[in-house]
Amino acid sequence: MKQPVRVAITGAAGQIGYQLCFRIAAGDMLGPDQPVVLQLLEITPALGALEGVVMELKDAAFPLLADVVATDDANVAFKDADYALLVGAKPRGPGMERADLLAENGKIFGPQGRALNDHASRDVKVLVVGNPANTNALIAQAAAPDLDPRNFTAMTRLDHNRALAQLAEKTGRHHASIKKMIIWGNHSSTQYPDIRFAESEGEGLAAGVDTGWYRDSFIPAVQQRGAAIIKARGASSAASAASSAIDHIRSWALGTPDGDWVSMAVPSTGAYGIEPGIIYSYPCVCEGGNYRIVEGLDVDEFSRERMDATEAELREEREAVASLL
Ligand SMILES: NC(=O)C1=CN([C@@H]2O[C@H](COP(=O)(O)OP(=O)(O)OC[C@H]3O[C@@H](n4cnc5c(N)ncnc54)[C@H](O)[C@@H]3O)[C@@H](O)[C@H]2O)C=CC1
Ligand SMILES: O=C([O-])CC(=O)C(=O)O
Repeated sequence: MKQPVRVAITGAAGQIGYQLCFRIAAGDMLGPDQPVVLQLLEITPALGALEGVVMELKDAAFPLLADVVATDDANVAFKDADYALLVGAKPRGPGMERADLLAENGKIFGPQGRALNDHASRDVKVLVVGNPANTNALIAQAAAPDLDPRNFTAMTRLDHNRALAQLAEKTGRHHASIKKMIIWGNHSSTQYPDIRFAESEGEGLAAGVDTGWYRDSFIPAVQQRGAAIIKARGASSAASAASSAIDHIRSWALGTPDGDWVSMAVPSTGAYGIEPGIIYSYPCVCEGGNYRIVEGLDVDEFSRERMDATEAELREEREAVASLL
């Protein structure tokens, strides 16, 4: 049996956290032979609810669950953490954009970045889910100067999975057969879901769908899916968000299949002319616990405009939180 690894989850008693804890303990994230210690962080008033989650985790008797820590102290939650899923933050309600949460949620990520800096494993892999995820990841990264900046990422895998589902429905292919989807940019309504390279069983899919559908239906549907879920459910996506967070870390830790890539919001290297440093979603290939941005893809005029628009929004968000960086 392998040695347990430590997985910190913030907002662990919230909607997404409640899903994550059980699926990670079941082995869905790191595999059926990898024991885990869950290190769960909540705000003090939610410690009672968190205790209930811990009771249920014990009751489920997961073979892979080595231990559970429940705390309201980030220094304890991040101690020696190998993975940190930063979920704890306020969700948006109807009529809001995710960036409207920046003033309130941004304050959470500086102190958590510092606690990661001081206590986590030097190789900790950080995924920010709490919105606005890209800029919150930038805030956490800025507060952790002793950690590799590359290890701070934000989640656009849910958008990637949503795009697979929409394209599968249109083309009659199964979503699992579709490879090389891309989400560029921000986890927001400016994101650019790009199907130009998407293929199923070796066959390109873009040529078979009409440009009007792609531009006027598909792109807005993916960009607005979070809002559509809030309208339908009265609460933001939770099970699909947790599932995609698990996908993000699993790909990063265990690798992407040959001939495919995943979308991850990572610190820009300047690839594709994007401002270095902002946390921008790119197509990424993962191997040996590392990711690399897929370089050299053709950028046409339509894509350039879309990629620049979502970059501009991320620069504006960075400006808005300059005092926290
Ligand atoms: N990146 C993405 O694709 C997605 C991001 N989200 C975002 O994830 C976040 C969480 O969503 P839900 O779980 O639905 O919200 P929720 O309100 O059900 O749970 C959030 C939990 O975080 C806790 N929390 C708040 N501040 C905290 C802090 N400083 N430290 C630790 N815990 C703290 C709260 O007590 C609460 O239990 C929201 O910001 C939401 O917008 C949601 C879906 C997808
Ligand atoms: O839309 C929201 O506010 C929650 C979220 O990030 C998503 O579902 O993509």
